[in-house]
Amino acid sequence: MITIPDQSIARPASLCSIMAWMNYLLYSAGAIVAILSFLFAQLLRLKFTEARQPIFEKVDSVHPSPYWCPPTFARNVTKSIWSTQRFATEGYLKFSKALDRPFALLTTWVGGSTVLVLPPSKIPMLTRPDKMKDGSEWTNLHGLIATTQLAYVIDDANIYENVLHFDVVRRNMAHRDMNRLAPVTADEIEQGFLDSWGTDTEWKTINGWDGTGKIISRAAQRILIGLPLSRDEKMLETSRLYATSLLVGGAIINCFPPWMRWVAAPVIALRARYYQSKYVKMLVPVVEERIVLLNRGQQEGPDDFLQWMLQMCADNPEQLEAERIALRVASLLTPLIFAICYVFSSCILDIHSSPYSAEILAGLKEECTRVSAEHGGFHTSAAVDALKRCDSVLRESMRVSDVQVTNIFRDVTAGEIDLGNNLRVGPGVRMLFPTQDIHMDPDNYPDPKKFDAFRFSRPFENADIKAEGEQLLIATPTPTFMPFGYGRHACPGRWFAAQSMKQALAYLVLHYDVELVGPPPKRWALLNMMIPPVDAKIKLRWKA
Ligand code: HEM
Repeated sequence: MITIPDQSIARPASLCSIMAWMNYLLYSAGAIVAILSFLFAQLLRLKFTEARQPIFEKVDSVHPSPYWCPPTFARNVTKSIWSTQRFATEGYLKFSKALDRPFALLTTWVGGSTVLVLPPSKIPMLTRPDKMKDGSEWTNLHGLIATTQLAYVIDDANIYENVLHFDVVRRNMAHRDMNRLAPVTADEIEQGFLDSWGTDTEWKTINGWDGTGKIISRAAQRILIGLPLSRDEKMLETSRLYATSLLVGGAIINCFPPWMRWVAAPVIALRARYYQSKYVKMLVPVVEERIVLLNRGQQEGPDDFLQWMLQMCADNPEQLEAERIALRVASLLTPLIFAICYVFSSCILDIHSSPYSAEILAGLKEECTRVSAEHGGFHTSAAVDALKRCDSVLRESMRVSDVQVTNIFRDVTAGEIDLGNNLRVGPGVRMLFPTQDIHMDPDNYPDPKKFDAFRFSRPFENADIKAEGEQLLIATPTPTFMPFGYGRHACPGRWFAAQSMKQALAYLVLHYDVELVGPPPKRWALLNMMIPPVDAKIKLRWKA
């Protein structure tokens, strides 16, 4: 059969495609003109209207001020998205170390596009009260909220501005509480490994990031909301996805300067909002049940965060509301799930990426076997405290695999903070510390880039070089070790994080052979956040 081409259709089709191309070109040109005019307007705004904090005219800066050259300033603010780590190191070497002076660091994170980086000599200021008699006041809350941009995810501002749940952590998860929580997390960790990693003596390959994170997040979730919901697979998965989407979403939102966020942030936050509402929906019935019991006068209940929270709000009807309580629990998922997962997974990858992994594992195995025999497992805080090499490995991993480039944020909210040398900082300025550079400074740690697993425990084991004093443990912040912050607001969850990570590491070392699949994973910085190697693979098998 002969097919005759349908000319009547072909001709308009080519005309259509030309028209479509013209439309496309027109729209693209329109979009480019709109973006360029928008950028130009912003440059003018930077030059003429944006109020610049007076302190930034007095301090050194890694880059020139907007008054010198607005386009260069705008370019460097944009570059901060992928170069914050490099800029922070440059400023640390030039100003913090060489001159012991604060410096201005450009960033898309805050209004005015600049934060003030304090030198290590100002670390003792972190022990001062938030409110001083001279009327000066600062807070760490604004920086914590802005890291995850909670305001775009949680509509009820009371949750993140009135942080009652921080007090609950302080009251119930202090060092003295660890012995009470140790048996619960030890059991949960064992059950988590058996359910998730299994007892197969054949090698199997898993995603190293998720696989290790799952175990530790299950233990954390158990302390947060208790059984049986803490073991619900859907609940566990939702909480991990929520914590991750909140943190990653926050990191992306922070790459947009504040004046652009009203367009971008609500869209980026949708993912975290979705998982948050799923999590809250699953939790609310349990909270309601417990509120009923509480209202009937039953004060006692499961020993978990949810119950501690309810007891604290018992006499406060405004706070004793199921959805509000569930949201408070959800807002703790980032430190509880994401931060512990981040640190524990990084530690496993650091051990197995090290050229000395065999020696590290042999050292850990010797210690875990000995301590387990002495204490009958790791169900007491005495047993966990005896794991000095495990402690050292985790502390060293936190040092080399920092979660953020800079940390310990303090925003001035009233009066002026005196930094000495005639430098006074007024409201609206965010100050922070170059923590990653402090952790990688050769004056603080010899051979700082090396992951030296027993760096902190070795001096106390070797009879020839027996050091004075005591080994520095994960939960002990010092001016050269600040992944948990330092001073008055140092993380109140650090004893729990340290204890559960040590229990999990000990179980893993004693029961599984693990190997890294592929080359050692790399991490990179997105603005202030170190993006972890979420695709890293490991293979594992139950020890025969
Ligand atoms: C390895 C895991 C963790 C890391 C790396 C971490 C890190 C931090 C850091 C850097 C701060 C800010 C300190 C400051 O501003 O001076 C902080 C504060 C805080 N963390 Fe953690 N954290 C972890 C685990 C936890 C856990 C498990 C909890 C709760 C159960 C928790 C609850 C808190 C709270 C409530 C604050 C606010 C303290 C305050 O404002 O006074 N964190 N954490």
